[in-house]
Amino acid sequence: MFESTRKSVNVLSSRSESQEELNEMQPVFPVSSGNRDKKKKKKKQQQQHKRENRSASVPQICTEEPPATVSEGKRIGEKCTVTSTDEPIVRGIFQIEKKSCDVVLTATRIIWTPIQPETPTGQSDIHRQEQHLELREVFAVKVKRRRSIGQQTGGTLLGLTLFHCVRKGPKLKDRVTHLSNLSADHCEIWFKHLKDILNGYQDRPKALKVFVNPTSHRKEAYQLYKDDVAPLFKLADIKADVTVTERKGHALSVLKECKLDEYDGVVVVGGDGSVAEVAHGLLLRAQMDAGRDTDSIFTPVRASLPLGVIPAGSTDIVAYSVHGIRHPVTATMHIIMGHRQAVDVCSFSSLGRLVRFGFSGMFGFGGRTLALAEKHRWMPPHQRREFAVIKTLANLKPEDCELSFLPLKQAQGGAVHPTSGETARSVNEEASEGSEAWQSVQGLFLNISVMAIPCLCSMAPRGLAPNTRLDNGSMALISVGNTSRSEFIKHLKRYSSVKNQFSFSFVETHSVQAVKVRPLSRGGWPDDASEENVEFDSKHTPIISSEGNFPWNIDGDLLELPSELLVRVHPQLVMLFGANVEETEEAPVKCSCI
Ligand SMILES: Nc1ncnc2c1ncn2[C@@H]1O[C@H](COP(=O)(O)OP(=O)(O)OP(=O)(O)O)[C@@H](O)[C@H]1O
Repeated sequence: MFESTRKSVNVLSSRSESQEELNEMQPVFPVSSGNRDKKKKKKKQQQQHKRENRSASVPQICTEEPPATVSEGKRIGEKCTVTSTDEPIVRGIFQIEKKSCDVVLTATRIIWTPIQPETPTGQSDIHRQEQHLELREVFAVKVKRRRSIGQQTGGTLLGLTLFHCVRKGPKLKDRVTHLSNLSADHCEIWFKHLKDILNGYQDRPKALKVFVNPTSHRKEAYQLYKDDVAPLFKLADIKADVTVTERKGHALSVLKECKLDEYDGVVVVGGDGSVAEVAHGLLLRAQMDAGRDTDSIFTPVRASLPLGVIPAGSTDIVAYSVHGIRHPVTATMHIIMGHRQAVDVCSFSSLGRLVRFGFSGMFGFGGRTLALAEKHRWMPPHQRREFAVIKTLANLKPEDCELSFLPLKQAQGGAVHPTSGETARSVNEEASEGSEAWQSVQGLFLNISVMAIPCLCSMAPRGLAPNTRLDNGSMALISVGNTSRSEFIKHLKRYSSVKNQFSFSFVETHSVQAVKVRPLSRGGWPDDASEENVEFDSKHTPIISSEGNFPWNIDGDLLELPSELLVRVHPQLVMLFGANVEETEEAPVKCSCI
């Protein structure tokens, strides 16, 4: 198991004689510790070989025609499903899971079959169980040696260890397979071939820029990085250049200036706020490098590097949406294996200027709840979130605004019927077929959400916006019109239940390319906040904040904007390390406050 291996990598100094160690990039040559040692080792190897297999002991490089036999009656490839396109590269004997095995390496897999004694009739057992490991799933090969306490080099060669990735639902884990053989020559040949194959996987990163937010959630992000992530990067020979952020905006300023071409990806260890800051920074940097004027309606260029998201926040919506699970090792394995998923991004602009790039925005209840929670930063995260939800519900009031949206072109999709989830065409859309026509509605809204990704989280396992996909080039617009508090609460509760949260007459959803929200009332802090003697935490006070502004929740970050906000979707603007998932496998967590 990896946990124990990782421990052994970390705790170099505390090994006992019996403990085995995986040596970083140790060449597989015999340790030159004098003739006596050599003789002893040779004798030991001979004995081991005798035990394992009386006849075939030396690995063979397969040429065009594999040698006819390795032992009496055993033909190479006899029981291996090796096709002509998957020719054996090398073949030999290893002990795997305490069984002597006939092992074949091809360009794509490693195949082993336990060696069993022949029957008295001379026939080999037809039930020999062949197993294999896809090399695409292997991310490291190391030489395994036994060393005594304090010994830094050398040690008794035990064989090779393969580190590979296994999947259980959306969860990825690291596993080891030991190939035991005491012959240095044998292991050296296999090590070299395996290394050559692994080095050929070009999509796997070799150097990463890593940002860790030490203040995320329970302030455990750095420890999590050190314990769960860094040892795996080290095993996979990935160089990580780590910045532990010191303040809000730190990652953004580093990204604006650092030499990105030195890296194969950027990784963020933190919550949604940190992810949004780094994604914004990566995209802003791409626009700067491409000479785009972000103070106009521009067509953005794609981010130059893929982004890895290691969840360490309290909601982790982006990590959930792209991995289907909030699991740091899964996120790390996606990065190491080079899995990539294109993801749509929104741009948020006000008064013609880019405010930021992001994945989701909420106005009304979502914005006001966050604004109130931010004013109570001194409270523990869960407590202040629940407090803010209850207080905002108690003072529930609709926003008077003009909502305009540009539906997704007919060829791409259309408005999604709130209850059935099927694509439906409204009268207006049919009239404007072929042309791009904005639709507008003026009225009172309790909440308006615009989401480019499904926004999976523990409280909404199907997502806050289940009708959109990570990469379908559209955003979900969910508008909640004015209604009673009890009906609104019913709608909120549906997010964690199996029932459709949109099957209410006051809820509408649309698949859109762009949305404009223009508040018509006078903005300001929620009424209830002014009643309290709120102590401000200058570190968390939003950049724009004063009366007359409207709170928006953009990826969990509070932005207070003075006027109309334009949200546009940009298909597949960033590449995230991960794989597309439809919904989480975890049991939904109900909000205890409603
Ligand atoms: N050293 C720091 N001190 C204060 N704030 C920081 C620091 N480093 C980063 N930040 C900011 O903290 C904000 C919140 O962090 P983050 O989203 O990682 O945690 P969270 O709020 O606990 O998680 P979630 O968003 O999932 O609820 C981010 O906007 C980030 O820019």
